[in-house]
Amino acid sequence: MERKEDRGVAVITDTWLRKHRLIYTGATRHPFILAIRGGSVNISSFKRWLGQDFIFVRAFVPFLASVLLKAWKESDDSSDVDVILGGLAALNDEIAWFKKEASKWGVALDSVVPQKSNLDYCRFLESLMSSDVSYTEAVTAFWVIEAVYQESFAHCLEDGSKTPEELKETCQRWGNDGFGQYCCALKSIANRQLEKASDDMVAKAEANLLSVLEYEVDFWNMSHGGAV
Ligand SMILES: Cc1ncc(CNC=O)c(N)n1
Repeated sequence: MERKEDRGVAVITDTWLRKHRLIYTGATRHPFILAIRGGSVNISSFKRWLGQDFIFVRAFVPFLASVLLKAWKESDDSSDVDVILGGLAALNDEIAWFKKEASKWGVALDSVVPQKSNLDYCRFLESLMSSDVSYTEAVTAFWVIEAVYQESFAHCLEDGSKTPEELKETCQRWGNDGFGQYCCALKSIANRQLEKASDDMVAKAEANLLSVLEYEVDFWNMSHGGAV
């Protein structure tokens, strides 16, 4: 299919990514990711990230369920529900994977204390679950959240990366082609919704994109340890 950009029509999400390139790069090329890619990552940083991300992913389940509900109520295209349901199914596997990975690294998930950046991010997710928040806003935020992980971990698998063997499975989880296609599907949904949205809603969705990028940077920052 001919892409909108080929016809000279700007795609909203691409315009945003160009406009907010610096912060987007800050989220997708964070020092933690660059350390994984360069093979110099500190394993205690990795374990800290693993424990915190498990907490985040658990909070992501009800968020996804709320996006699913909004899609069912508000979307004109029934295939949106299928895409989001696929995401929920993957999340179920992901939770099992976190438990397995944590036991491999000796991380006791039950005793991980959520740090402030994590709690703040989870609270933001919760605010998007409100029925006052439109499907357009929620699905746009959802796409950004997934895209950051996809771009970050795919970078660790590119030619020339020195990712340690024992971390490759983690990178594959979000960096694989299937996850990339899923992110593209979410992006198309977001664009389709944004094109027919009011200016006010588009402005809110853009503000959410920036919030997600800031939360993601803060999330990666937790891997350094230090302040809780
Ligand atoms: C902080 C954060 N952002 C995005 C993702 C990716 N989505 C689901 O796994 C994640 N696991 N954690």
